[in-house]
Amino acid sequence: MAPPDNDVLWARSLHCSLGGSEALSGVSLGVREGEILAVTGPRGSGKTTLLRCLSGRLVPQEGEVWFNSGPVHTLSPAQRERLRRERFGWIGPEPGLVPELTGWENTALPLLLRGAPRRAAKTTALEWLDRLDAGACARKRPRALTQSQRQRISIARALVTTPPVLFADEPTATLHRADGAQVLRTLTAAARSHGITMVLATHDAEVAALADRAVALLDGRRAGAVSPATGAEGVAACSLSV
Ligand SMILES: Nc1ncnc2c1ncn2[C@@H]1O[C@H](COP(=O)(O)OP(=O)(O)OP(=O)(O)O)[C@@H](O)[C@H]1O
Repeated sequence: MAPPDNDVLWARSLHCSLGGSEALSGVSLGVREGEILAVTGPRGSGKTTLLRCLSGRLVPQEGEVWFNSGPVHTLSPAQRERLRRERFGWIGPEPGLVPELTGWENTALPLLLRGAPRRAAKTTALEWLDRLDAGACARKRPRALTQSQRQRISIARALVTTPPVLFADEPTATLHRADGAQVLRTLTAAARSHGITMVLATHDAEVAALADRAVALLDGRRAGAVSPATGAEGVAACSLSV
């Protein structure tokens, strides 16, 4: 079955077991180009696993993932790695910075790895750091920064290539509430102004409210699903989601 034309990402009936437990049990959804979609649900409901499947980090045992009308689930590991590097951005709950690099070097890393000239990469990195109110961190190494500053750098790093799709997994979970709210407003504004499609996992209703639309998970299923996922249920879930 081909995905709908207006979905940049589309998943059908994903099943994924991790460590013996069923993390996803037949999840289907579509993500429209340029929309910010929140994936909500309590801890352990499968949000991270869903984002990992959609982004090609993890291949589900069953089901399909399509990006721009091309299958992701059938790609080789090298092809998926390339897709992730060239088309997707990822923000996790922890910054994951390279300790030896300064703030701007960490931010510019995706551009430098693509072969961008150092001067141009630095200029772009500094612009994104300024936008995230982290310009003062440009010359400092991660150990000299606060958790909030480190996370702002990781967000700047994810945005620096303006990827078509950005996956954000609880991106402000480790920040204080006011700080997190401000970072999220900047992140969603940047996504909207650059037409970046964003899939945002969160267990926080206030964070989800910043999205255009939300889908809820519970115990690895779309919350509210009336029957176990089958091909037909997957289609129904997709048409509900578009
Ligand atoms: N690497 C793993 N090994 C074993 N079980 C895992 C692994 N990753 C996730 N799980 C299990 O899969 C289920 C879904 O986890 P997942 O992290 O996707 O949920 P989540 O909604 O993102 O939760 P959280 O908000 O705590 O991150 C949980 O029961 C979890 O314990």
